[in-house]
Amino acid sequence: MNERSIFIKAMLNERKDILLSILGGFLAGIFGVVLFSTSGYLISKTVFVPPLYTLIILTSLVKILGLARAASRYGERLFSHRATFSLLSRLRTAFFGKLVPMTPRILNRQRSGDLLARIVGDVESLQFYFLRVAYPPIIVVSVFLATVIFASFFSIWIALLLVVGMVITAFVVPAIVRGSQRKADGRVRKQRAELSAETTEMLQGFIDLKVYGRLKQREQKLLDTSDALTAAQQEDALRLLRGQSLHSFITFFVSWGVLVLGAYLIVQGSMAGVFLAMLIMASMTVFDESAAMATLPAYKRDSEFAAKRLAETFDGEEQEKVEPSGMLDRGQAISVELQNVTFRYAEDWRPVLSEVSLKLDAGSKTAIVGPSGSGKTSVLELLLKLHDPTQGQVLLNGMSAADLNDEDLWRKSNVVLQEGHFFRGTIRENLLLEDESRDDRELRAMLKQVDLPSKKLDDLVLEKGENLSDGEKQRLAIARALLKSGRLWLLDEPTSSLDYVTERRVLNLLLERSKDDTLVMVSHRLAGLEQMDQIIVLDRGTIVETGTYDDLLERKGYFYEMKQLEQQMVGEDFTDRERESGARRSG
Ligand SMILES: Nc1ncnc2c1ncn2[C@@H]1O[C@H](COP(=O)(O)OP(=O)(O)OP(=O)(O)O)[C@@H](O)[C@H]1O
Repeated sequence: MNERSIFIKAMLNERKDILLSILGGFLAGIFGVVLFSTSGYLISKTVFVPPLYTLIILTSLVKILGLARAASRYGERLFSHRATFSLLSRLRTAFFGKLVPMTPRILNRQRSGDLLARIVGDVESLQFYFLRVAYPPIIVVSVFLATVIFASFFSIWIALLLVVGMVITAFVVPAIVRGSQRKADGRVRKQRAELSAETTEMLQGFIDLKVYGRLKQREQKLLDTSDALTAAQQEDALRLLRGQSLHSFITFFVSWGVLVLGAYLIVQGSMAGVFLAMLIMASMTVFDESAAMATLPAYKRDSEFAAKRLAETFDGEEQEKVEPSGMLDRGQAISVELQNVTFRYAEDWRPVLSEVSLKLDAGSKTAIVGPSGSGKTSVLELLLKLHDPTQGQVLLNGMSAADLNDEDLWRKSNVVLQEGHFFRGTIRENLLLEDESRDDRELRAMLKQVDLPSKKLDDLVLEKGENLSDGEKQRLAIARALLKSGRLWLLDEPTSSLDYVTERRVLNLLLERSKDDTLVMVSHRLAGLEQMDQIIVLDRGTIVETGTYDDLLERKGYFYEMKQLEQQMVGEDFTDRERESGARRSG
């Protein structure tokens, strides 16, 4: 469903308020025209010294019309704004509803600042579609027609002149504005998105930019982007102003026309002089109503452009994805299988994983190792359904992952990502992302278990965990996973920032807690992997070795070499360990 159909659907849902606002706008317009016409008639009539009761009736009418106009205008504003805000909230909800399941894929493609501009600015722009695009023509045409009919009772020529004025102000002026606007289509919107993206990147990379001495250049780029936005905004404002000036010029021109034509008709004797002021006032008031038509093209193009950009956000994505309903059984550990899986990022020609097949029994413990960039994280991301395989399929408990409900899968998995996100708040809030019902005693015990006894639950966590060390962040992320009750553990280098002693302790804790569950752990370090049932060695997207720790050492292949290198680096005597391991095997 595209943005416009979402919009029309939302408008239909608000039809009551929309109809009431149209009625209010129409009445306010009509009352305005009648009010000023009556004032004009009253002024002319007093010249002829009419009976007192005529003046009393006319002045009372003017007062009543003034009140009625104010009340209708109030009703119009109330209902139109209520409809607009409800529309906005419906649009936001619909947009987020579509965005959430696609977020991992969309974030790969778009700069986060640009996405932010779309979420906030573009959705907001659509609100003007009703208020400034769909609504004004209805009011302008209906009020104009009523005024033209009214004027035709006094002079058909003046009525015709008003029709000409209406055609020019309601159609010709907007067409001229639209023509001049075409050249700058969506420039403000594009520049604003660019500025938002630049600012976000600069804030996120501030420290690196400073350290590498690139802050000045980046600041200059930001200022240039900001200047370009200001220039585009100024141009837009000028264009709007030109449209409004043209509208005012036509309005006064037509009112002068009414005056001249009226004077001529009076001289001719085909119209009574007492009606001239009334018709001039009617003409001036009715053109006030059509002022919104001059700005309509600008708002129309803007909201159309916003709708287009929002549609582009989901470009290439399934527009109305039916959420699969397959559920994993909570009571049983989860088996995992990859059947000939090839995976390539959309914008990449090179596959990250090539024909990978593996089988992990329910309750088994598996480590995936391999050089950086070999595709280890990608395997975990496929298991989490953050991406879909390009070829082959992923099976969980024998069910194709494509048929599994995403949220159910995420709820039943205990995940530690390489870079877990931390929100501004307290330690407690960051621990309780899933289950709000855990009590403080339990949380404190958990902090102790992951070797964070010095942290208090009320300690402040800054945005992205800025005030935590990498090791503390990892332990907090592990605590968060340990508080979940999933049966599938997906851990991406969960202990890479910990010292060896803490790493060993935390690893044992994880293995102890997951003893009946399936665990897949991506690891750079090879220490501690003796406890795994299976080790899978990946290199450049293919499995090069599979086996237990001892098997792989015995095979003296890729894993053996990796282990040797690691031992050299940590300065341990590998051969002793190997001998030990050999003794264990033979024993
Ligand atoms: N969002 C992405 N878009 C395009 N390519 C990506 C993306 N994320 C990762 N890649 C590429 O996919 C390949 C595999 O990455 P992956 O993160 O799975 O490797 P890894 O083995 O986990 O690496 P590391 O040990 O360094 O974390 C890399 O070559 C990487 O450049």
